[in-house]
Amino acid sequence: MRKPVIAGNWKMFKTVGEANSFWEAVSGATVDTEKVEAVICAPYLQLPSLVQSASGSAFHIGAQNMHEEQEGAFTGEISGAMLKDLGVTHVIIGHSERRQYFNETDDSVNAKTKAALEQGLTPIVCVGESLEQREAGDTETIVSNQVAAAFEGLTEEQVEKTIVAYEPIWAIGTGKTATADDANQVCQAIRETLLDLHGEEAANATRILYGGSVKPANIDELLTKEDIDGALVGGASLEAESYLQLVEAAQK
Ligand SMILES: O=C[C@H](O)COP(=O)(O)O
Repeated sequence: MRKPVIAGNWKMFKTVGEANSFWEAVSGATVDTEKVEAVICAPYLQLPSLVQSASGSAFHIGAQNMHEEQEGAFTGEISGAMLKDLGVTHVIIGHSERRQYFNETDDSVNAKTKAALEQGLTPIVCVGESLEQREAGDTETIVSNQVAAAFEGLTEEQVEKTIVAYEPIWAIGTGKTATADDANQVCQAIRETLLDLHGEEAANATRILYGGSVKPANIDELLTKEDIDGALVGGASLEAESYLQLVEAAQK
């Protein structure tokens, strides 16, 4: 039985004050940690206060990126070791916005995934196709290749600890959601790739999330699908009320 994950990705939104207000609004919520893993991935600057506030609560605090080296002369970067030291538990790796605007490649995604796991962080590895690739009928090939590259060299145990987020690029922030059946079909293809490359146990244990315009109105249907184990949520995670509705839906 895979525990569903609702991971909010705040992207480059919210000041420290706004993050603290969000926390005040969610902190009293009843979250059954047996039934759902609730994560908030915030900008780096907001992490110290969020980690401190969320300590001992049902919420996990995640980052949105990290460098693959533990330390070094990499101006402006933050390492997995630094995140771990702070008390961060999750980290998004290879979001399509980072692949598109910051030149992240399958190789860097693989290196960062390994580095995150070595630090004991839970990587949320993002994969997904562009509209052009979808229209060309290449979705499953593109996504399976991204998954194979990201997971290259991982042990079975490391695969199980890693979360995959399938996010079709054309559905991110656009209001266009993949149908639940289409999303499930790609998530199923991801699980088959994991099965081929890392074995049945790892494939069955790995959580695969859908992301792309997820909101309270569509989460229920997505969660009924066999291979969708939760959601990576951008816009709808910025408001405490809608974020909590998503968490609530996953713990039903
Ligand atoms: O990481 C989250 C995704 O990019 C989805 O963003 P969205 O929910 O605003 O479409």
